[in-house]
Amino acid sequence: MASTFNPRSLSSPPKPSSHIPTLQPPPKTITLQTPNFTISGGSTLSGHVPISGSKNSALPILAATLCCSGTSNLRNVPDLSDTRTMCSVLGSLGAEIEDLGGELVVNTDGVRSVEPCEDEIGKIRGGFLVVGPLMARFGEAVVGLPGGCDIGARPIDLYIRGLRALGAIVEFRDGKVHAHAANGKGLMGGRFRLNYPSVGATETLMMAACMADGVTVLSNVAREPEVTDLAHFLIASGACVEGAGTDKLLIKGRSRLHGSEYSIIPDRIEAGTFMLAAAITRSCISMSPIVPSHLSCLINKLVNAGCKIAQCTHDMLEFSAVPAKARDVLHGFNVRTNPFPGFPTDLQPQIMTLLTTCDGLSMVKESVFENRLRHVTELQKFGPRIQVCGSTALVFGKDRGRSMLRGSRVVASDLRGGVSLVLAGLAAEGTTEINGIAHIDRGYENLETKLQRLGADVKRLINIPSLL
Ligand SMILES: CC(=O)N[C@H]1[C@@H](OP(=O)(O)OP(=O)(O)OC[C@H]2O[C@@H](n3ccc(=O)[nH]c3=O)[C@H](O)[C@@H]2O)O[C@H](CO)[C@@H](O)[C@@H]1O
Ligand SMILES: C=C(OP(=O)(O)O)C(=O)O
Repeated sequence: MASTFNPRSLSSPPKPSSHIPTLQPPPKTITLQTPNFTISGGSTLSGHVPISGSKNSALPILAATLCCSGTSNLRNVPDLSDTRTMCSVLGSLGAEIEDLGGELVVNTDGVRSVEPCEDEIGKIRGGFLVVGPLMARFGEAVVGLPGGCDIGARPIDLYIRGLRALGAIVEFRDGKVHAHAANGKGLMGGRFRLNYPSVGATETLMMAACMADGVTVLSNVAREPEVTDLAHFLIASGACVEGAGTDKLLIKGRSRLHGSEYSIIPDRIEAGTFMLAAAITRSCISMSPIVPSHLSCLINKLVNAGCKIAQCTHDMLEFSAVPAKARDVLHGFNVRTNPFPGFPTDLQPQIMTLLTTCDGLSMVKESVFENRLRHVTELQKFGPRIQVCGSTALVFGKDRGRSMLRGSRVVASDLRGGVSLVLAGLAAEGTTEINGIAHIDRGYENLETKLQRLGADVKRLINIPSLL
């Protein structure tokens, strides 16, 4: 985000002119610019990679600024298409956002609308989170259905049942969720047990409860570091939230929160992706800032497979997959995704790519989302044998040697599935072309630049199809 922008302008595209132009013959060609990544595989990586702020923290924290009067200064906000879209969502409500380069100054004092731009909400999953703070502040919200990665049905039943438990009447009309406080004033504290620790539902209800009248107890909540980060932001803004990081939250409502200065946590999924990039290229890289405990599950798997943590401090990690002897291999292993502190579903496609280069048979079970193995079809184009049965994939690794992947032309169909193809391209022999990289831009800041600085041969190219 290089320059100052007013997200209001992003949310209000210029209206088409009413002037009727003189009829012209239709243009013969329409050019579409579709960027792709072109990767020459086989480079070993080395050096240091800076880790950006967490997308999945930044989105709810941006939403939470709707509860705060005055300005919220947010540092370490990653410059991603998802965070820009979220700014646009807030802008469509009347928020003012200034970009100081890595720091966003958000002021929501001028917000009067309770109905964010539907198109923007539909682009990302995190947009729907505004239903919580809007209900908290205005006792009313009209919000379109969320978008995000196409990895399952992704219902919002827990958000709605939770809001009802806090005294909201919620209906679905005209493709939107219409919610208002039943007492005509505001939400009331209440008790709600989630039947699954949904990250988004926990965040939404935590924000809603922060300004409800009385005490709220939410149980079986998500314990992801991003949920804890949101709680810490809310507390810094004057909220009373107890139990962050456990499966039970106790929230005492306040009449209004205030502005604060806050720094978003490092993106554990980006850090994990770079660790896997080093593993698949059998390289050694360091990264910071990171919170090693956020990545324990991945680190344990990789160390058991034969990788090493060369150095680790509270916010830096040096990771090595360089074989000590030429015949050293990484051993295959099984992975089952689970809510935190389990193995993160957002690293499942990437670790599957690594497993195609490990020794022996591995099993990957996706248990968080019901349709998160769509990347397998594209991954298979690199040559490995992967067998899918329901939500489980059997990955037949190789016997010995470095890589059996061959460069390919593939299409990303979601964010992490897309980046898993980048990892395959890094390890593959020959050239790989990855289309659909807008999905990857949703969640990785300057991915190709970071990889280039580590020594990878990755280019972002703009294709211009000539005729349509
Ligand atoms: C913007 C953001 O932070 N996205 C993350 C968030 O997504 P998101 O918040 O959408 O993920 P959830 O934790 O809500 O979803 C987990 C599971 O719960 C189910 N569910 C969820 C809500 C609901 O009302 N009913 C219901 O059944 C979902 O269908 C899914 O099977 O957490 C996911 C799980 O760690 C991550 O993969 C996403 O990267
Ligand atoms: C699934 C993801 O994102 P979202 O929930 O925004 O679709 C992700 O970050 O991997």
